[in-house]
Amino acid sequence: MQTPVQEKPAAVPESGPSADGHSAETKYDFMVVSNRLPVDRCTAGEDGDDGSSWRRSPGGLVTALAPMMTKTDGAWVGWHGAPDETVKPFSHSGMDLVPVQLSTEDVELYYEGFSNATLWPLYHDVIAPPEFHRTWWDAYRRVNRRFADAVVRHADQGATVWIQDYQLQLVPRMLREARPDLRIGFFNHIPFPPPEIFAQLPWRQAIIDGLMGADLVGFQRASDAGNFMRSARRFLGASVKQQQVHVKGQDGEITHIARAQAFPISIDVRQISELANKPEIIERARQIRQDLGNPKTILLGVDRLDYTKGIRHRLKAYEELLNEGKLTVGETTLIQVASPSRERVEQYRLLREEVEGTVGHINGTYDTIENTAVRYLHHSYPVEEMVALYLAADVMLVTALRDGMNLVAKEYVTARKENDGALVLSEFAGASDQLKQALLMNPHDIDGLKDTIMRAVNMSPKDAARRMRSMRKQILEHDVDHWSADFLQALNEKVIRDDS
Ligand SMILES: O=P(O)(O)OC[C@H]1O[C@H](O[C@H]2O[C@H](CO)[C@@H](O)[C@H](O)[C@H]2O)[C@H](O)[C@@H](O)[C@@H]1O
Ligand SMILES: O=c1ccn([C@@H]2O[C@H](COP(=O)(O)OP(=O)(O)O)[C@@H](O)[C@H]2O)c(=O)[nH]1
Repeated sequence: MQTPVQEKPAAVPESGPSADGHSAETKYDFMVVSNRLPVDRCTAGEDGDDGSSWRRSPGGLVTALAPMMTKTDGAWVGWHGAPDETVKPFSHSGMDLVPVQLSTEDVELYYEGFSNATLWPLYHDVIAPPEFHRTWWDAYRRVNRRFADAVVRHADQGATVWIQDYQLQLVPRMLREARPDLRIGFFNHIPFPPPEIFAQLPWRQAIIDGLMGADLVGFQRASDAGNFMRSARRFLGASVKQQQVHVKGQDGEITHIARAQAFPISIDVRQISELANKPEIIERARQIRQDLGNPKTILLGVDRLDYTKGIRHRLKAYEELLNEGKLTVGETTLIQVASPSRERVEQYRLLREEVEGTVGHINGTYDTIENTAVRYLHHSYPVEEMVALYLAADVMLVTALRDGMNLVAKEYVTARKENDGALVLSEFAGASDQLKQALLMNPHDIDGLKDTIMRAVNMSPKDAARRMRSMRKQILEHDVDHWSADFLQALNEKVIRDDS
């Protein structure tokens, strides 16, 4: 149930059709490229929709990039979420959007296949076994080429192009070959695996070579940048000095230098803070608590329904605490938002079955007529409802087995303007590098997780305030505007240094 955005596609001014049937190309000085555009085409019939409007796309990448893109004159190149449909460039919420078309087959092979059943599990500690298929790889190359072509058509001479995430790792090299005039940045939103795991990928050399087309390759954590540099050395024979990766040609001459560095992503602090202060959202938080019977403690989990998020571990720990009588229904409720994600990928289908079976079992065993153990919501909510949930929750549970960053953790802390509440945070989420005053834990250690949940439930207001104040300070000083400004400044400096 995502909030439909009512705007219709508005074509960018045309001055005559081009060979592919699109409008003549508007040129941009700054372009962001990601698999997804910030909005998705609503499917006809869904939520009573006629199929002609847009809704916000899922996930943290869009949350993070949208604030910057609404403030710049650039364009955002990406897929619009509707297979086989060609959409002309259009504007939405003050952003110029350039749609890239994907066929049903592309979605199956490039997006669900190579991106989400090969790279996603490989880059997330092989929590699920990655699958390697040559047809998926062929589709990945083909679709990456299509994204690169869209940029080539729309990029002005000397433009800055910022490519996002694991779905598009070949685009930097493709662009550099086609358009050496461009300034090319790449940011990986998910972890980069150690070379010992990356080694499994049959196309490892091509992926590193693809990334090395960029001037600057950004990662969430310093350890991800380190893993990338070690792989560049091992699989491409690159030499690495400090954060500079040098690639040599056949004759031993250095042909290109890319810089690899961590730029931890963040959130739009102003937006979350303003919402957290709105009387109607504070009232909504009160109403959420009341609707749940005003329990003493509300625990909250908010995740895409993804096996990397540790939802099963969280439910196991919670069930054991109920079973041992350390937590009781009536006094405690867990709200679990599990927003729909990649539903046609086998591992995600299996996870949904398992999670929903476990929730049914817990509720069947522990619910009373009046109160529930787990309020499970397989929905996607607008940001206003997210902030109301953050205000309603005493304890936020982020138990990811591996996560690039986890913006939910940062949003929760930002919304807690009274400096109360507790954040239980996995050390395997990138956010743990910045939020050191969270209750950090290893989600694989179920006893440790249970102890940490109980520490959070019983935390004194003084301890909670001390931790929250320190975490809030960190996020307030490092919001998403800092993230994009830092990356783009480093990209600028790198290119200027190379040119001089
Ligand atoms: O586009 P989908 O396949 O529906 O998936 C949604 C997004 O999930 C991932 O998000 C990541 O980016 C966040 C912001 O940097 C980060 O906090 C989180 O840890 C990552 O998992 C994915 O990387 C995006 O490409 C997807 O759009
Ligand atoms: O029902 C929902 C669930 C999540 N989110 C947002 O989706 C993003 C999730 O980002 P995160 O980095 O935590 O994880 P990802 O889904 O990108 O892996 C956050 O901004 C959430 O507020 C949302 O708007 N509605």
